[in-house]
Amino acid sequence: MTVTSSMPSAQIQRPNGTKPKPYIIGVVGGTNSGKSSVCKKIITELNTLGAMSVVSISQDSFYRDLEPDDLELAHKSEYNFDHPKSIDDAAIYELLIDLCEGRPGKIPIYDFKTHRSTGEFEPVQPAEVILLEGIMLFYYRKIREICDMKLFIDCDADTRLARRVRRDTAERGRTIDSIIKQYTSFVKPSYDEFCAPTKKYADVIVPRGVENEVAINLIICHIQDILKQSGEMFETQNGAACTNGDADQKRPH
Ligand SMILES: Nc1ncnc2c1ncn2[C@@H]1O[C@H](COP(=O)(O)OP(=O)(O)O)[C@@H](O)[C@H]1O
Ligand SMILES: Nc1ccn([C@@H]2O[C@H](COP(=O)(O)O)[C@@H](O)[C@H]2O)c(=O)n1
Repeated sequence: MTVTSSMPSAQIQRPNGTKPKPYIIGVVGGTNSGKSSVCKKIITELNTLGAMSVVSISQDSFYRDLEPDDLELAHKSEYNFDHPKSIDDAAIYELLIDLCEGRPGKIPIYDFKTHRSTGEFEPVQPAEVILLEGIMLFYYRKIREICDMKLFIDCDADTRLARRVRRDTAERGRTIDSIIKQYTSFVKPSYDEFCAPTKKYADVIVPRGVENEVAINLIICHIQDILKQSGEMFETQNGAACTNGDADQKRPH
């Protein structure tokens, strides 16, 4: 794990001024690096520790709808879904602002088999912690700056491609030929151009993803500590979830 310096994020208060904004954790890494798995693990750990509301949002829900010509290209694996323009970053930012200001939001449901949004939405309620994951989130300045903690999941390209072949054949209706064509034409070059360079914005670089228990425990302790400092209620069920003595001293009695 590499820990780098962090810039303070934008401070947004709810209208009544009493509640601090949710703690937003951005989780970035290449395709199949383990972003979703790390988010699931963080949610499980936070839920185990006590009463804390956590929501998870994926950049994948915000692919833009394509014009017919581009849709045709997508079905031939000739469309670049790994370019920043393919994502509706403004919609992600607006959703974050709504949640920060205490308003519920809705997340579009995307279909990777048809390359289209289904037109359906999943509701999302304001929460104390927001996990936001996706390959290009730190590329977008406003999204990057609203994140309180930025994680980059580091995973070598061979492992990511092997996982992608398995996932996209099993879950996204793709053939091996189409996966390799898309990967070599767009996924890999775009990772090098738009995702890998944003590693420099990360506060924590996590190798081995979800297997990295030390990194995940440190991240959990940090979240716990920050929420206590900001006056949020965080009562652990076991009373000693974080081994950081300083954090224990700050816990309200
Ligand atoms: N550390 C790991 N070891 C083995 N398999 C993993 C590991 N992390 C993730 N996976 C598997 O790889 C696939 C992609 O993981 P996922 O977390 O969905 O990646 P991402 O969200 O970055 O695309 C999933 O099938 C997941 O179970
Ligand atoms: N219609 C689409 C939209 C996106 N992709 C690919 O998804 C990848 C990002 O998702 P991860 O869960 O792997 O981070 C990205 O690399 C796009 O190429 C797609 O194949 N089809």
